[in-house]
Amino acid sequence: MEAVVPLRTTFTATATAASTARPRLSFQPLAKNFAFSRLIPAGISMTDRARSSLQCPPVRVQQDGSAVVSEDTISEEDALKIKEWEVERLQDEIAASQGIRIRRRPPTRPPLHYVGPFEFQVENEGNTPCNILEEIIWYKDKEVLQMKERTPLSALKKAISSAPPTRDFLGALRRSYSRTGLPGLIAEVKKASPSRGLLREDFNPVKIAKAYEKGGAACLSVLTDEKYFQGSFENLEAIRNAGVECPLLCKEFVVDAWQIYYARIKGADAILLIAAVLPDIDIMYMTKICKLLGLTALVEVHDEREMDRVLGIDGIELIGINNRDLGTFKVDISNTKNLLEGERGKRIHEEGIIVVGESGLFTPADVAYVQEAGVKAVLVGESLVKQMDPAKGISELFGKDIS
Ligand SMILES: O=P(O)(O)OC[C@@H](O)[C@@H](O)c1c[nH]c2ccccc12
Repeated sequence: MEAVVPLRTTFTATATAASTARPRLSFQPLAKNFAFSRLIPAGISMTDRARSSLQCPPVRVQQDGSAVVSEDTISEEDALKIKEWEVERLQDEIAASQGIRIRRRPPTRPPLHYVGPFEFQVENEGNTPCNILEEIIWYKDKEVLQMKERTPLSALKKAISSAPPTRDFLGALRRSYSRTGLPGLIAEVKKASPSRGLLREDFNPVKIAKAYEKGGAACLSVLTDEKYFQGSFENLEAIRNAGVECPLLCKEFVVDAWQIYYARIKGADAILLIAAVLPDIDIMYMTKICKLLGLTALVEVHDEREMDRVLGIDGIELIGINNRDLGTFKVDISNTKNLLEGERGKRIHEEGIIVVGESGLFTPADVAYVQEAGVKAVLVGESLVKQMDPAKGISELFGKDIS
């Protein structure tokens, strides 16, 4: 006869650094003949000092001594947790299949009642971000969750219905290019960055924005990330409300469509979407939302694979090539040239996509180099923001007055 046995089992595994032997596992099942193999997949590997515990769910012990989870004892809440966990794993798999190394959040253990196959997760293993970009994304994910709780999407949608219209970001870049014959400038209001530290002590975002506009910038980029770039949405709002007319790019790490709505009510005309972070499906969905809200999406790529992914998505109008690897901080402006060579450049030209050369541009020779490679716009932060007079910095960057 089968019996439903409420079984809560923990197993712990410990291994010391000195020991090369297999970790010692101790099980305390409450039922005899319990087949752990049904719940714990093969190939569990333990690292030194690994220590973990797995809570087993209520199981039905069968006549042959094996056990199956008795599904009807799983609460709706637990079932939902399992589904969420499964969806997250699937998302990770899809992202990885597209070459995305950045995980949206730290890997977690499976929920209590999960009995499907899973890679066993030893506590803290894999819970360290693989690079600075992943660290930022993990933090952003939590931050956005809290922000969403404070201001739900419904409230944002309501505010948007009475917000002033957005400005034409792409149009401003095109006009600037035909007016000056030089790449349209997106000048960045950036106080600090994880790679360069504090760029300017006496940082007055509105003053800098006004100087950029006076100096001939076509558009502005405003960092809104607080923790890593010392930016803020207050800066974006203040610049918008100070009468600056240049269209504004919200420079954020977008992980959730909610942020796009939020940027819209804070005065953005465009928003950054990073292909190293977002799988194709997110880019498709988010660019559609941008269109609905009247925002321009600047889709940022760093390598050939990301460029090819983005070129495979319909309706992309503006692509940024970042010369800085956001994982390692390495800057190389030949990246812009490499990604625009051959078939890729041809396709971009045929489809009328505007390309922005981003990061590491300091001199007229740098600007000429990326223009020669095919960009019609540049995104510049450090070399301008550090100047006493950022307007003069623009003339120096282009080798002439473009105001
Ligand atoms: O300061 P620089 O080297 O001129 O770079 C500006 C801009 O390209 C850079 O800030 C940037 C490009 N993509 C990003 C994504 C997130 C944060 C910042 C960035």
